[in-house]
Amino acid sequence: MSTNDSVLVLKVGGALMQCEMGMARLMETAAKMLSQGQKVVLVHGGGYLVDEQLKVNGMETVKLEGLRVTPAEQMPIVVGALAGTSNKILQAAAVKAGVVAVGMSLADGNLVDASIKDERLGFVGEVTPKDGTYINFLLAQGWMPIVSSIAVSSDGDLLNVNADEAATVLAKLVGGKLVLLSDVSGVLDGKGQLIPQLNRDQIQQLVKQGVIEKGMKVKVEAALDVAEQMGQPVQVASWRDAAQLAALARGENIGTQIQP
Ligand SMILES: Nc1ncnc2c1ncn2[C@@H]1O[C@H](COP(=O)(O)OP(=O)(O)O)[C@@H](O)[C@H]1O
Ligand SMILES: CC(=O)N[C@@H](CCC(=O)OP(=O)(O)O)C(=O)O
Repeated sequence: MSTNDSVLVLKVGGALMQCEMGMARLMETAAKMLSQGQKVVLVHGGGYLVDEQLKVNGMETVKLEGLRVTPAEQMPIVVGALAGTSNKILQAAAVKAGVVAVGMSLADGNLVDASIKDERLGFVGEVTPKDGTYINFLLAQGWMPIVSSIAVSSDGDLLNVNADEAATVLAKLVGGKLVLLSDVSGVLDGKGQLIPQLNRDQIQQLVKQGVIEKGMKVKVEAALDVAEQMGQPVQVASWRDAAQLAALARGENIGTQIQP
C-alpha cells in the first residue's frame, strides 16, 4: 500500500478532553500544520468519559484485554459519550483555534465495513477500510475531519470500535502517516523509561513479560498492524508534551517508533 505523506492521521485518547490546555495546544498544532498545507485527520477516543457516564447511569465498566465489553444496554451511553460529547468538545476546541472542522464518525460516508468482533465483547466492532471518497473530499477542501470510533454494521447495528483501531483503518484508507497520541510519552519499559523503537519480536516479548498491557497493548498491536501493512513506522507519543507537539509540527519523529 502506498503512503501519502501529506496526510497525517492523528489519534488522541480520551484523557485529552479533560485537559483544556492540552486541547488548545493540540488544536494550535493542527492549525499550524493545516496552514502549511498538511492534511490532518483527527481520530479520537473518550474511554474516560464513557466510564464516567456508565457510572452515573449505574452501570459497570468491564474490559477484556483493553477492549470494553459493550452490552446492548450500554450502547446509547457509549454512542452519546463518543459520537456526541467527546466529538463536539474537540470540534469546539478546533473552531476556537481557527480550524474548519467536520465532526463525524466511522459510520459516515461509506468509510468502513463494520461487523461484530467477538460475541463475548457484545456490540464491539471490527472495521476494514471501504471508500475514501468522502474523507478525501473533506481533506481536499483543507478541512479537518474529527472522527469518533462509532461504526454501523450492514445490519444497521451501532458498534463501539476501539479508537486506536479506528485510527489504523483511516490511516490505511487515506494512505497517511499515523501518530497515536496518548497521556504517556510513548511505550515505557519496566523502569518507566521511554523506548525509542520497537519491532514485532520486542513487542511480543514485552507483552509476554506484562510490561505492555491493557490499552497500550491494543495500541501497539494496532500500530504494528499498520506499520507492517504500509511499510512505514507508526509513532506512539503524548499530547501532553508541548515539545513533542512542536516536533510533530516540524515533521520530526516523536515518542516510540513502532517499526515494520
Ligand atoms: N508499557 C507501557 N507503556 C506506557 N503505558 C502503558 C504501558 N503498559 C500499559 N500502559 C498503560 O496504557 C495507557 C495508555 O493506553 P490507553 O489508556 O488506552 O490510552 P488512550 O486512551 O490515550 O488511547 C497508559 O496511560 C498506561 O496506563
Ligand atoms: C471497544 C472499545 O474498547 N472502545 C472504546 C472506544 C473509545 C476509546 O478507545 O477511547 P480511548 O482512546 O480514550 O481509550 C471504549 O469504549 O472505551
